[in-house]
Amino acid sequence: MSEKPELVPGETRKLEVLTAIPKNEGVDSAVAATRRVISALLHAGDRTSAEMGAVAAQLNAIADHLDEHNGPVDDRLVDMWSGEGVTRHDPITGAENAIAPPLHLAGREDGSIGGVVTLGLPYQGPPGHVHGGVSAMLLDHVLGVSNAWAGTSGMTARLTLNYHRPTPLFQELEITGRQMKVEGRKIWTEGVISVDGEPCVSAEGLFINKQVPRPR
Ligand SMILES: CCCCCCCCCC(=O)SCCNC(=O)CCNC(=O)[C@H](O)C(C)(C)COP(=O)(O)OP(=O)(O)OC[C@H]1O[C@@H](n2cnc3c(N)ncnc32)[C@H](O)[C@@H]1OP(=O)(O)O
Repeated sequence: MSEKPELVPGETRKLEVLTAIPKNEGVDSAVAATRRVISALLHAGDRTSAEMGAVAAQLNAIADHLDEHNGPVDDRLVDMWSGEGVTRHDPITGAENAIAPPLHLAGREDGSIGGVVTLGLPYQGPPGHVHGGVSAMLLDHVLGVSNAWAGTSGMTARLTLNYHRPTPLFQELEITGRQMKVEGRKIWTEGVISVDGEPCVSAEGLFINKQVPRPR
């Protein structure tokens, strides 16, 4: 694929947000609080002076309360997929998903997309650095959204990753993606995770233009 244009992170004007804007209310606010809990528990470990039995009882009471009021999961799935455009529940950008960092993405007029995120202890692999599988997850999603931004989407068939240097926790990461080429049903897309302009992980994806039907 020698005709690929260069990815130039951060150079172009942001045009449109491609991820849900978190609200400071409702499930979004509870999810934001849950992210704090996940991070604080990892920080605590077993050497904490916090009363973990009490913490567990409170968290179980919250889960019991939610389960008691939740409807059937099939209805929730329909609800999740009822709108068009950005999703609110995915594990990378989802305002409604506590395991999402969350990453916020915006489309740019040069056809690329990008966003910044800082990852903490829940995403650790090597000491003080991001787990390689987490980087792969972020890039798979960014490549998928790049395709949506470019107008031809598909499912990941092949994802090739190059890990150039360890990706640090607690530092702002810039993640960019761009659709490179479409031939028939095949879509080639690239992306990179950078710190201070230096690439840490780069990805090349082959996507096939096919969609799983939305639940109705
Ligand atoms: C705004 C919201 C945006 C949200 C973004 C979210 C992005 C998330 C992206 C994902 O994570 S998707 C989930 C992970 N991917 C999957 O679960 C896909 C699982 N695999 C499949 O469903 C199918 O294998 C696939 C759709 C990829 C292809 O099956 P098809 O039956 O449609 O295609 P087919 O097997 O006929 O192959 C079509 C062409 O692609 C080629 N191909 C298929 N898989 C390939 C592969 N793995 N490697 C190389 N080439 C491949 C295949 O050789 C063939 O080439 P030719 O036309 O030249 O003969």
